[in-house]
Amino acid sequence: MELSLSNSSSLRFPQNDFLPRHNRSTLGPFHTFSIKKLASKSISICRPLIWRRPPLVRLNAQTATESNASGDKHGDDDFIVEDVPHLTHFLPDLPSYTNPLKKSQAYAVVKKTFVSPEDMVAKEIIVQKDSPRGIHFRRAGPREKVFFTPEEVRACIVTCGGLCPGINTVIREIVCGLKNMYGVDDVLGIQGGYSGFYSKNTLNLTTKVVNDIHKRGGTFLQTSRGGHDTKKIVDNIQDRGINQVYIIGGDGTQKGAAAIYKEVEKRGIKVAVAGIPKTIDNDIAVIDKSFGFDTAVEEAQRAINAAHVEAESVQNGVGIVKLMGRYSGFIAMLATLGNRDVDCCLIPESPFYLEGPGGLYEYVEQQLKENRHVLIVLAEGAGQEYVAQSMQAFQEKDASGNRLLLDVGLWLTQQIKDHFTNERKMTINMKYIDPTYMIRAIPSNASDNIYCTLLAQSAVHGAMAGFTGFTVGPVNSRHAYIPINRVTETTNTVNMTGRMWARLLASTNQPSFVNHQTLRERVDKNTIDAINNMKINST
Ligand SMILES: Nc1ncnc2c1ncn2[C@@H]1O[C@H](COP(=O)(O)OP(=O)(O)O)[C@@H](O)[C@H]1O
Ligand SMILES: O=P(O)(O)OC[C@H]1O[C@](O)(COP(=O)(O)O)[C@@H](O)[C@@H]1O
Ligand SMILES: [Mg+2]
Repeated sequence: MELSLSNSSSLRFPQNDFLPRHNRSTLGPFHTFSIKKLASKSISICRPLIWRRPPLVRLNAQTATESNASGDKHGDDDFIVEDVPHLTHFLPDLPSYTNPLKKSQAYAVVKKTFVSPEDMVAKEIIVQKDSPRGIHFRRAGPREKVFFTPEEVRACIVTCGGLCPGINTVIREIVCGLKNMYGVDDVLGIQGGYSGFYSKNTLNLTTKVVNDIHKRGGTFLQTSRGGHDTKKIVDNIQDRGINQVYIIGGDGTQKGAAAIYKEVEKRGIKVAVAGIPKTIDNDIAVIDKSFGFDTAVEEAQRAINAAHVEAESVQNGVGIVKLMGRYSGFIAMLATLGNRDVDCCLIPESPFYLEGPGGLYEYVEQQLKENRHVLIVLAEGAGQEYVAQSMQAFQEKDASGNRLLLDVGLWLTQQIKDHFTNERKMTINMKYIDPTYMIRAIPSNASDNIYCTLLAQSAVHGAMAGFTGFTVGPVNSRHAYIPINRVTETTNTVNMTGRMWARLLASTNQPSFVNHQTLRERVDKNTIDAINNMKINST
């Protein structure tokens, strides 16, 4: 297949919205291409795909000519697309069909029913006049051509890992999206996570069966950790004649989905693999936010408010609330920022200390003196090293290999009690609330429901259009198809040198627990990491 530039120098993507197998890189994890190498003539591309475009000349708004009197050019910049695989990469002769949405009464009102093959979503939304165009992902949404007829589709849905508000909404909207937009009737529910693939039982998911599941928390299909066996799963997919696999889960699940996609490609079978990112911790890279997160932050307010009422209603009240967040403190940070009564927020990314000047004890005492109460919000992954030291515990793991956390909430309450009773000879009133599972075992709120619907529909559009090995999610508010590896290679954590954490520090007035030198080193390290990442991305 050839890609060509028209006379006007605009990039022409292949009309069928994908690149064939021989054009994909076997080296890199993604199909990355930028536009510069397409400079003057049609070229066949070979992996890794680095397309560059000629120096971009911005059109002058008044004259609409290619040259710009002020010499205002972008220069030698790249427009990089990290593309997702397509079934035709390994099945080049697959027939395509007109998308039935064209005839849909509901979508007939849409001015532009189908997403253009040229539509891309920019990874970086903040740019400077002369900065490179940077990385882009393919925009999610319905395509003009689909690669499945409704009758041939046999889809399945599986949910893995921990719970999160909204999983049932995603399940519901995949089933309803397949039926109502594409006329697909055959959808199987795999029960109990990846290991459910080895079981004989599946559920037939009809729009009637899933009609009101979004009103319930948890997952209608049940979930599990561990037990992923790629070959056995793909054997089962083949045996059951499944050709679309929708996998809802977090970072571990998405790694499993990538392995399934690779095995499917190796076997050369027509199976589209779509990942829908799920995690209450909001630790999935690239996407703006994971579904259910807002619902969980909202629910956390009830625990924080209760702890506040308890603490301020007594002398020397100390309220402590422990929230989820294994490696990422987003729930604790946002719940604190949204509340305004919290005096101190402790998260895994920000090491803290108890004793001495600038330590937690000093700050708690100061708050007790000034306000007669203090309110602390704690992410479960914070201070794990202290707890491990004091309990001399050894590391245990769950079935998926995730480190099992020690209870930092109980540990901290005990430490504070001991310190004030024994060292400071003060009577304090400790009120500890641990709502851990309560904030995730609830149905999603209205705005998360809408978000879940968009995710599910984007996944359905992508699979029907023949894309595979992708995760769907919003990037700068626009839904995109992201190569699965892209979301599993790093974890999203709170940026300690970013403005949001500074906002939190400004709102609580808590100590930052870092001296200037440490902070400087962290900033330097972040800069070095960023440079190294750029090097990796550009090789
Ligand atoms: N590296 C991996 N390769 C394949 N499967 C994995 C991998 N990591 C985790 N999994 C599987 O993904 C599922 C969910 O993983 P887990 O870490 O428990 O939750 P989450 O996906 O929410 O992070 C489990 O069944 C686990 O076996
Ligand atoms: O359900 P479990 O196994 O007790 O897991 C609890 C953990 O799950 C989490 O909710 C994250 O789960 P995921 O990795 O499945 O997204 C953490 O916040 C928490 O530490
Ligand atoms: Mg996880």
